[in-house]
Amino acid sequence: MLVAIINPASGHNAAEQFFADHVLPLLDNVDHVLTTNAAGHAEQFIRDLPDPLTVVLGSGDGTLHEIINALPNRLITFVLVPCGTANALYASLFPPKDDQETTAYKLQSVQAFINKATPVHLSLASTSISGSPTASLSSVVVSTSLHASILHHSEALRQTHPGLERFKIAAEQNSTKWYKSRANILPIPSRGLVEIYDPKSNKFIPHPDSTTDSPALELHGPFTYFLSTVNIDRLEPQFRISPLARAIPPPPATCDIVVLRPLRDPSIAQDDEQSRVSYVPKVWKVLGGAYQDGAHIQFTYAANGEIETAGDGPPVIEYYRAGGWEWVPDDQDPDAHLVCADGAILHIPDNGRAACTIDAIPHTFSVYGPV
Ligand SMILES: Nc1ncnc2c1ncn2[C@@H]1O[C@H](COP(=O)(O)OP(=O)(O)OP(=O)(O)O)[C@@H](O)[C@H]1O
Repeated sequence: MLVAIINPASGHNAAEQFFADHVLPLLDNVDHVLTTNAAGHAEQFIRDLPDPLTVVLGSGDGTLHEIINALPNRLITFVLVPCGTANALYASLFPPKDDQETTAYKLQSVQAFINKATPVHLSLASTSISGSPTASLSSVVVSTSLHASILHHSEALRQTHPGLERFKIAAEQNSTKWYKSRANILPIPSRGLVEIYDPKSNKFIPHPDSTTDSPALELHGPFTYFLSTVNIDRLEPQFRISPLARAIPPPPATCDIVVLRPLRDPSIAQDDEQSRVSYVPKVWKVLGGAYQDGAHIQFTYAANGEIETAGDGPPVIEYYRAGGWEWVPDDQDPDAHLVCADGAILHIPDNGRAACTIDAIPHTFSVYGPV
């Protein structure tokens, strides 16, 4: 069965018109067209339809997240039409060349479907929060720290700033925060080790502290940025935060994890107000590097703490390839208790933790990607 689902509230509220003008005329055998009227409507509609199901989805990543979480055992193939704010999955499958506003750019998954391309199986990250009976499934991103705070605070700006600028405003609001936590990085199942990106050789190598006897790595905070991705190398068309996810294809059941810990900066000795303020320009520089085609992963610290590109000093970003992670926030730091799963915000209770593993449940979701 073939259905179209349109979220009219996604992105700039233009999905309905785009479907009427450009998508539906290309599809002559759609069984149903649904324009959602609220969060939850898409999954309600799909619930009673028979599998296998093909869903032409006009939305952002959030509506996809909602369907996958509500109906995790279904056999569904998605045809994506990027109508949301960020469209991370679509932009990663079809990296734009400054043409993301064009109709042709937005119709590539539809064209792949029409051309009977083979759909791409999605990886799913499964995040459990202490005390919560069900795991949250993500097809794009699971994060804590600055990214989770940005998503948390940007939601309040959705009405006044429907575009990507709401993420920038929220980033500024949170720029001096450091997040107190401990993280465990879990090994890649098929290799039994955690890998780390080595900018000098441009390869992932086994992390020297991840051994057969003790493969998990323990990272101590404070953290500025802690973000893991599956299926994607960018969170927005130009924000290539985990560029190696596509440049160096990962083995199955892994995520890429991008970590920024300010105390690795040789010019910063301790966590205090002055250090946090002085580190802000470096946070912007790193995030700015993601906007320059993922240049941040080549950044290194000079001895005086200045950020260089491909210098001899230690990498600014720790870029891991792993089977998952655990996050154990400090009870004194409420901001460290936020987790973002594909834009949805989860709250870790006091004395709790978050645990994220990849493809922990068998599932049959796929998507029409590039031919
Ligand atoms: N008619 C509706 N009115 C309000 N919200 C809706 C409606 N239909 C669906 N939603 C909800 O809107 C939320 C946001 O949608 P979606 O993520 O698709 O767009 P976006 O946030 O603009 O894009 P992105 O996730 O790519 O940034 C989803 O959680 C979805 O449940």
